Amino acid sequence: MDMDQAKIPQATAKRLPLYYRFLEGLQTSGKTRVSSSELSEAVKVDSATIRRDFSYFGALGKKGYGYNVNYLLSFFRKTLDQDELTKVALVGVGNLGTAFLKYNFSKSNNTRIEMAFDVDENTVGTVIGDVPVHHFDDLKRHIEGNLDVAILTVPSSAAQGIAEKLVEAGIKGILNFTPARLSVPDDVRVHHIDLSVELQSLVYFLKHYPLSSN
Ligand SMILES: NC(=O)c1ccc[n+]([C@@H]2O[C@H](COP(=O)([O-])OP(=O)(O)OC[C@H]3O[C@@H](n4cnc5c(N)ncnc54)[C@H](O)[C@@H]3O)[C@@H](O)[C@H]2O)c1
Repeated sequence: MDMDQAKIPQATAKRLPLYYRFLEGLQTSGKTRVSSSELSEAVKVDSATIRRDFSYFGALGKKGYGYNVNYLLSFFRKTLDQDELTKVALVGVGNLGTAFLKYNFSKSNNTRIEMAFDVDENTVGTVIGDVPVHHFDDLKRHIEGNLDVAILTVPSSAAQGIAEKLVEAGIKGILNFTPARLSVPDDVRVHHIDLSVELQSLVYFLKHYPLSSN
């Protein structure tokens, strides 16, 4: 299918990973089709929005049939670049960073932490979960022109300074696990992951949108 991805609205693009995860679960359990109301129930997006989102990728649900799960998944894989290996750098090999290095992302999708950076002499020069840890001073040399996504797991006090160095080295996307709000140029995207916000959201959904067991 020929699809101009630039035409997908940002709000739609943001929901793709949500759809993707749910559909993958359906595929694993052997389901071949899904209705927009079923999807709506599962991902908490109203079905009109889902139908509009899906129309952007040429997936038109048929009345009484719904959507073809395999078709949607293959489209999402392409759009989310799951078919292509994305190399990622990690900065800050402490508690959280070490856990990420030991967790092999590439088993479940095509994102791989290729290298890590720290300033601690005990960590620099080691290899954790097959990932080499370099000194942060050598950042530019290792990543420039090589990769453009970084995971940030440093103390929040160091986060802004490190983000600036990452941007200088050509990083275009930062997955920020620190509580610090980063200020970066307009062409750099930061996604902030805050465990307490995620938990609050879960508790909210449990309270207001209880799931039924059937
Ligand atoms: N988002 C979440 O859900 C969540 C959960 C736990 C922790 N955190 C946050 O993640 C961050 C890391 O937590 P942690 O427990 O792993 O901390 P940690 O202290 O164990 O690890 C931080 C690492 O960063 C390194 N570091 C410090 N300055 C650096 C620099 N200039 N360049 C490169 N590396 C540098 C340190 O040497 C250390 O190895 C913290 O900001 C914490 O608040 C987030």
